[in-house]
Amino acid sequence: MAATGKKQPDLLQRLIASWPESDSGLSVLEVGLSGGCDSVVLLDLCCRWRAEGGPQVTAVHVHHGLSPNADAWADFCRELCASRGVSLRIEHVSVAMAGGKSVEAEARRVRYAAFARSSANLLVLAHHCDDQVETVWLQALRGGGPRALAAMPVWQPGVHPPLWRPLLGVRRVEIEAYACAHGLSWVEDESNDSLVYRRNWLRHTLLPQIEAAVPHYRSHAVGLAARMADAASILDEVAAGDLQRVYTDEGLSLVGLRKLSPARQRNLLLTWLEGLHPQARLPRPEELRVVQGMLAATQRWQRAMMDGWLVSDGQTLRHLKAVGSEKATRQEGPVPFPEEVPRWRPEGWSGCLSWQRKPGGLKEGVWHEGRVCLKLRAGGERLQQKVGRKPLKTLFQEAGVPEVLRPGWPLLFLDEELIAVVGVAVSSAWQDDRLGWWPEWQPDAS
Ligand SMILES: Nc1ncnc2c1ncn2[C@@H]1O[C@H](COP(=O)(O)OP(=O)(O)OP(=O)(O)O)[C@@H](O)[C@H]1O
Repeated sequence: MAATGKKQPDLLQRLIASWPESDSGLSVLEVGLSGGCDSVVLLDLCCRWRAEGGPQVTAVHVHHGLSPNADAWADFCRELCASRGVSLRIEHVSVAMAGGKSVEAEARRVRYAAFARSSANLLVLAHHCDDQVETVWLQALRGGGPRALAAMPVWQPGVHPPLWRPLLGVRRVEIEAYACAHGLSWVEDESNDSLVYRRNWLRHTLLPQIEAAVPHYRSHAVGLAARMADAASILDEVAAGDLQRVYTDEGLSLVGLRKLSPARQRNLLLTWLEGLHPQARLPRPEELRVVQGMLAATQRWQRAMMDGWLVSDGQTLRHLKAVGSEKATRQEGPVPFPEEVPRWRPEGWSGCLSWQRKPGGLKEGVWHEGRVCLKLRAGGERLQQKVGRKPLKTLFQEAGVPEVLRPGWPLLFLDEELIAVVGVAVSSAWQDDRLGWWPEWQPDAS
């Protein structure tokens, strides 16, 4: 694999020039080393920079265990780093191929999680111009929005460790030429030739045809990514301002939202949704469906999300996290009530119980009996009211509790007797008509 060819002396200068904070206190950078040509060249450049007084260099190799050659790649990286005096961290990860996710996407997710365990100031990746172009096209084929079409930034400070892609302006052929000129060796990932993967199909099939018709297609795609990055950051700014205006203590005001133009409404809701689950975003078509649902929610509306619900009463939109779960309750049994009660966050429930003093609340000292606990609905419960024993369903309907929230609603029991449906009603048998303790539930909302 080693070869010789024309020397490209300027790559190191280009790498240093792309460092956005040349006078900062950067002391250690970690190279993401797959063992492929690009990252081997990157490691070589970083070591040359180190020799000229640049930062210390370490490396990380993520062993995905997907290829029969995975051990050989790790050995190659180990030897390469040893020969360059670079300490190498090898991260073994497992890529679960479940839930309809692509192997590439899952491998990428666990790789970035492994990168995040770095103790370096900066992680350097060898993505280059052709990777960027492919990413733009891939995102276009997926129907991505401005942020997706912005592809990869050279400098990504908002993650740990910050990411730097100094070769993003360099063509693949230039990197290969450098590798040859410097007699570098690398390993070939056999999966790079498999047309099963969309990126490879694009690289080997579609893009050469586009290049034949539009020779400058790379610079067009790179320019598009840069404009989309600007557009995405402007959209973020607009969404942040709009969100501040329409967000109240209660949640997102639909009245305020509807004063915005339709495009700003969609932008705000998409941003809000993304913020709810930054680590596990819904697929884009699903996000758009949820947004349509929210916008059409003039009356009561609810939708289960991965960790709770979006609930609208026609006025306000709230994200409620699940209050406990069937599973947690079955495992742990009822949650005993503590002696001190002003605010209580019971284990296994993602929310907090608090108390107000108001007429019709529970009698003083009920909980001092030490037999009070919080449980979920099991079916058939009724609450003693002055008019008789009312089914839970009726109480929930009267209080306007969305159906989807009812199975997880906290119920207070004294032994086996239901004494309060939290925030909804208390038992007349345990009620203080004058001033009693009224239980309120505050679900965790993100
Ligand atoms: N298994 C890995 N371990 C460490 N870093 C990795 C690994 N896979 C990828 N990277 C880093 O992410 C960059 C982009 O990944 P990608 O899979 O697009 O690389 P590639 O095109 O195969 O590059 P290379 O020629 O370096 O393998 C790599 O150049 C490298 O810096």
